[in-house]
Amino acid sequence: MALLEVEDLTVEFYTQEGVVTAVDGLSYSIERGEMFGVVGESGAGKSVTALSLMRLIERPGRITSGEIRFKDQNILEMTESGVRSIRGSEIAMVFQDAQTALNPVYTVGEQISEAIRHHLDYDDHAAKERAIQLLDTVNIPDAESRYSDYPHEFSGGMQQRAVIAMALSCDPELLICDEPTTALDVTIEAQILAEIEELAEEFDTAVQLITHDLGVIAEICDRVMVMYAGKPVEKAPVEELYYDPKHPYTVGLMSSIPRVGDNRDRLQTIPGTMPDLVELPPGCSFHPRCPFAEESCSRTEPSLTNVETGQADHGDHLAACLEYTGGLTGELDYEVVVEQTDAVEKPNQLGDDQNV
Ligand SMILES: Nc1ncnc2c1ncn2[C@@H]1O[C@H](COP(=O)(O)OP(=O)(O)OP(=O)(O)O)[C@@H](O)[C@H]1O
Repeated sequence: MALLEVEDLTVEFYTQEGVVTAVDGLSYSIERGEMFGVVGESGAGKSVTALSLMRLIERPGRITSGEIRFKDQNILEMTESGVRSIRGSEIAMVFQDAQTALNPVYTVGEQISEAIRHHLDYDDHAAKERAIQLLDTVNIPDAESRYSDYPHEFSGGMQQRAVIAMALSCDPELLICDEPTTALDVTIEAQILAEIEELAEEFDTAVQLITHDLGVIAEICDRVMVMYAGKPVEKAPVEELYYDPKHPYTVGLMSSIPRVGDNRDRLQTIPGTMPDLVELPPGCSFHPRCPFAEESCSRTEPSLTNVETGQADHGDHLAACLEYTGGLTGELDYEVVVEQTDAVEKPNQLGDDQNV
């Protein structure tokens, strides 16, 4: 049994423009201790998925179907108090903006102690000891004296570290990180990602890491799910996805990763924008932006398929493209070049002729 099993999750927002289907029949699972990445452009439904796990979707939104089983219990059928006891203790969340997660009028240390007292049966002294220990674990220098600092006395990177310490304070089994490093500069970003990875291993915590940057996923994740317009379009072990992406959208995302040691300007975005979620294009939602699209792509909606066997939704590497069910007459004609650099082996880019 996986730690988390999401099955056929659909989340809708009832707006003046119509019903926005932010998440559409989504299924995935996360094993205990696994680092699971969720990637996609803005509006793909990544945050709505994460909020659903904590049952934090607010009006005008509603979870309209599906099951979310955490340790075999369906979160969507629990009482509010049942969910509250899971939130922050068994499932914790770190958001992009550390400032909004920290209350400016309390010291950083008090806030972590409070979280510990709230979820665990610790007295004041023991909670303070554990908070200092956690600040030290996330590499806040001189943790004992920094315990009494207010959030504004911390740098952005230290604030995010403190938020991670708070999230880990109750030893959660699942940590959801929603764009945890987007607001930080690249050096700090690398440090924080390495810390999340180290801590997750030390505490044996599973992580759902949400980002729009495939490079971030490649750093620390085991498996990855690529989302587009509320649906998964590719799922794969991270190395396979990185070296051998199978969905044209993933290939497009890859070409927007800046490469280490590469001074040519390769930062491109995928032409076009995410479709209107009130009225999705017929067939494959990505077809209007796909350089390989054929007439059939506007008629048939592809489902997740094993890229090797063509079997429906079965196996490690799945992609939702008609290519894998024999529905295309042409080929997906792109190339991913793997280039050796001094530091790490990183795949390079699409063939220059394909501007996906
Ligand atoms: N409160 C809301 N009211 C109406 N629609 C909403 C609301 N919240 C989300 N949505 C819809 O759900 C879609 C998916 O949002 P979500 O925040 O999950 O995207 P995301 O992939 O996390 O993007 P980002 O990287 O920008 O956070 C949005 O494009 C929007 O159409």
